[in-house]
Amino acid sequence: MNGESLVLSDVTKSYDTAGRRRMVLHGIDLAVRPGEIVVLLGANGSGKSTTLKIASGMIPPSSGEIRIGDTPIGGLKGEMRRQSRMALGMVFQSPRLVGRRAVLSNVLCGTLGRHQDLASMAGILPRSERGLAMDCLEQVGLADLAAQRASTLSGGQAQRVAIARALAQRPAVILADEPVASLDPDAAEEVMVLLRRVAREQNLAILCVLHQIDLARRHATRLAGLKAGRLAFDLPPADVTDEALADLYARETMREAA
Ligand SMILES: Nc1ncnc2c1ncn2[C@@H]1O[C@H](COP(=O)(O)OP(=O)(O)OP(=O)(O)O)[C@@H](O)[C@H]1O
Repeated sequence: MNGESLVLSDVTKSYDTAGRRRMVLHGIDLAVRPGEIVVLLGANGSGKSTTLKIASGMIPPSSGEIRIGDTPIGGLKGEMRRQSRMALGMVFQSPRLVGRRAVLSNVLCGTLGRHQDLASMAGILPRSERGLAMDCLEQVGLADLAAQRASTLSGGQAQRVAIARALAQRPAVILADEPVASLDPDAAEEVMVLLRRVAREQNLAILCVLHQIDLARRHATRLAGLKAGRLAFDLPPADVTDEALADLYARETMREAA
């Protein structure tokens, strides 16, 4: 299903807390096209995670629409819902691998959504899926560790396996929530290079939350800056000025958001 864009149109979100309604996203319009990696930047509380959760279908928007290609992902049921879930691969801050299982079987977990029969639930997957999982491990440069227990991997290797697991879904879109937050600088660089490469080579749309501005500037196709729930800019890194970035993280922003 690759070759599809992720599109958020006029997305708003408000939360009711202690009897008070608070708007945390105000009319977000954002499109991530195939081959692109768009990095969401913004101060704590600016709405990055909420945007990602809405894009993933984990929580509904208060208004607006999310589409993958021409398909709106809200309110889907049955087979359409299953397909839209498979079209979205997730990469989290923590790789969330099953430590006692082999690297390859962790990657195979990414294919499970395609198989609901009893044999698959018992872990017997078609040979073609093992081949696909090995291909995905090759893409992240870890095919030689296929039989190794996941618990023995370094943080950077584990995150690359998590990316291979997401690729095994054969998604159109990957949503990455602070994928390098717990990695050292070299491992973080490797993971960002990998994400940029898979976006380009597999024609995937990647939306990624980062706190590291330098990594974002080096690896993003576009930077999308969120300020108190509003999109402050959506530009190629070369067009984002130091002033615009400073403004994004300025303290006044936090007071407006509160
Ligand atoms: N379930 C919730 N109920 C009420 N308010 C929430 C909920 N989730 C998030 N918020 C509020 O929405 C706003 C945006 O939060 P969000 O987690 O999206 O920000 P963020 O940019 O991801 O922050 P951080 O960088 O700290 O992860 C914050 O003010 C937060 O307190």
